[in-house]
Amino acid sequence: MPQSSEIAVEFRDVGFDIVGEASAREHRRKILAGLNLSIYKGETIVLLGRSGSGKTTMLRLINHLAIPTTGVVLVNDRSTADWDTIKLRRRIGYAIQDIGLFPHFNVSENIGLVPSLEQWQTPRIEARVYELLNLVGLEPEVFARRYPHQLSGGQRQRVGVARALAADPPILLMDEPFGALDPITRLELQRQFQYLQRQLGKTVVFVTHDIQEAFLLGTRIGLMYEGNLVVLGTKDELLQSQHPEARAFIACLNAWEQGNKI
Ligand SMILES: Nc1ncnc2c1ncn2[C@@H]1O[C@H](COP(=O)(O)OP(=O)(O)OP(=O)(O)O)[C@@H](O)[C@H]1O
Repeated sequence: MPQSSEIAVEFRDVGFDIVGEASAREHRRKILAGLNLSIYKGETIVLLGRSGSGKTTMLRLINHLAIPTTGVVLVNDRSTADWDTIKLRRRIGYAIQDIGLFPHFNVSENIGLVPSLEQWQTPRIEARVYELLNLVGLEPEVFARRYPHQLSGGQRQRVGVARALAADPPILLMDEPFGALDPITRLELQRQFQYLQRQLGKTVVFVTHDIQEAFLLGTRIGLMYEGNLVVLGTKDELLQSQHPEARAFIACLNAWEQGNKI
C-alpha cells in the first residue's frame, strides 16, 4: 500500500467543545479532547468508534467545517485556520453516507461540479466523468444522464465516491460511505475501494463503526471513545489491545464469528 513518512494531516492537542445555552447559563460540552494524530500521505486511516464518539467531528475539523476550540489541525503543515477555505476544500474530497447529490443535477453534472468550479474545459470534464464512472463500476452510457432519484442507494453512493474523486484531490474524507447498503453491494464497494486505493494512493480518512470494515480497509485504525483516540495501530495491534473499548469491539467480531458457526 503506498505510504510515506510525510504527514498529510496532523491533529496537535486538539479539543473541540460545543457551546450551547442551558437555563440562560453558558453550557459547554466537550466533544473531543487532547487529540494527537499524524496521518501519513497515501495511508488509509480508519476512525472506528461507536455512534457519537466524535468521528465525524474529526473529519469536519480537517476540512474546516469545524474549528478546534484548542490546539491545531494541520493540512500539509499549514493550520486549517491559515488556509483559504475554498482552496483547502478543493484539495479534499468528501464522501458521506446519503451523499446529498444535487437532485436537479444529473449524474454527470453532479460529478463534474467541482471540476467546473475549477473552470476545467467542457471536454475535459466530460472525459473525467466518463473515466470516473468506469472507475466506480457504473456504465457511463447508462448512468451519466440519470438523475439521483433514478438510482439505487448503492449506485448513488458510487456516484458520491466518484464526485469526491472528481478533481483528483490528494486527500479523501469518507464518512460511512458504504453504510446502509446490503452486505453484498457493501462488500463489492469495499473491494472496489481497495482496488482504487491501490491505483490512486490517496490519503484517506475513513469513518466507520464496523470493525470488519475497519480491518478490511485500514492501513491503521484509530479507535475513538467518548471524544478520545484510545487506540491507534494496525489490525493486529488493535486485536492485542487491552483497552476495554477495543475488547468490546473485538467481542462483537467474535460473537459474529460464533454466530456463523451455529
Ligand atoms: N453541531 C452540533 N451540536 C451539538 N452537538 C453536536 C454537534 N455535532 C456533533 N455533536 C455531538 O458531538 C458528539 C460527536 O458527534 P459525531 O458526529 O462526531 O460522532 P460520530 O462518532 O461521527 O457518530 P455517528 O457514528 O453516529 O455518526 C455527539 O455526541 C453529537 O451529539
